[in-house]
Amino acid sequence: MLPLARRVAFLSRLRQTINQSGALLRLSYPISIAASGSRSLEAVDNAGRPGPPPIQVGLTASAGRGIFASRRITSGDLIHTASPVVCYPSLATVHSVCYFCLRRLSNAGAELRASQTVSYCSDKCKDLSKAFRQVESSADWSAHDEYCRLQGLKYPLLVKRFACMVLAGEVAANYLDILQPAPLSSGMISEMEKGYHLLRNGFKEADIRSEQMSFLTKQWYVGLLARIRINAFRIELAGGLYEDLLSLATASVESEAAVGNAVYMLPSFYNHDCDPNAHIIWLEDASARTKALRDIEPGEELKICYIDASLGCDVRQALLSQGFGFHCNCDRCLSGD
Ligand SMILES: C[S@@+](CC[C@H](N)C(=O)[O-])C[C@H]1O[C@@H](n2cnc3c(N)ncnc32)[C@H](O)[C@@H]1O
Repeated sequence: MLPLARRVAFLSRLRQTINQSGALLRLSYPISIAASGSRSLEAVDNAGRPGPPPIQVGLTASAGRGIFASRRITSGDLIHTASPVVCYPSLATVHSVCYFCLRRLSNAGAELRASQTVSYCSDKCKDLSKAFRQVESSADWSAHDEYCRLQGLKYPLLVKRFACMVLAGEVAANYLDILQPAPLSSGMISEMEKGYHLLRNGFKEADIRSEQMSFLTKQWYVGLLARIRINAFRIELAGGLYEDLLSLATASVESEAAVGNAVYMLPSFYNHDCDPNAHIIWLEDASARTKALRDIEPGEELKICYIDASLGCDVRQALLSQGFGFHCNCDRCLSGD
């Protein structure tokens, strides 16, 4: 994360660029255009049911699978939306956002919420949480969650929720196996040991039968964390009130507060570029919206930026190599920008 002063300096450069050129869309920063009023490309059939988005998953030359345009996409279009397979609030926001969709809760009732374990923005979210929450609340997670808090870990919380969803019969234990896993060193795997035992013990002490828990092996735990490491998104809500590119970018850059983390299916197939042609944003909740940052031709690969694109070339390369295990060969990196 950039220090605030540098982020603000970057923003004022961004503001100048926009003011000078009047060109809102061709920016080497992963920001979106108007949050509201953009054209959605999710076709609708005669019965009004949503059709497929204008993209398909295919093989790239050197980056594994990727997402390609199946027809022309215009700058600013909403390409598709996606709901999380699994999400979890940040420990810092657990009392201020909906436990299911991560929508910010109003300040009214904040005191009451602090005394409750979790809160929801609506009866619908409460209902949708019912099954996994029943499993989760049958156990005492204080040791597990405290471990995450002390170590600053967020991904074991996603694994905990996913395991509760599996036990509740909501999802198959191997549902996320299709996603690419991060390569893990033996040191990284042994660091996961403690979280694994805390998770297993939580369920064991809650009298979950061992045959129900047969999926919960160390190998399953490590495999899921390896996939989450590469594919989880950190969610920063932009809010629904922003009318233009600049205010949305400002909100996203100035807000340090992530409301949580989530893993999606389709968004996990986007490869990275430091000058991306697509961007994923979150407005009010964990529902992800992919938008085009410029015109995209049929067959062209759609790419997002995994990191803060305002960072220098060396820092970007280091983050991508450590966090995602690849060397970026995009045009920007090749030109040393
Ligand atoms: C979120 S996944 C993207 C989908 C992935 N290509 C797949 O086949 O599932 C991220 C991984 O894709 C690969 N990747 C993404 N962008 C890349 C790029 N620009 N160059 C090389 N590899 C890339 C890296 O292995 C990275 O860890």
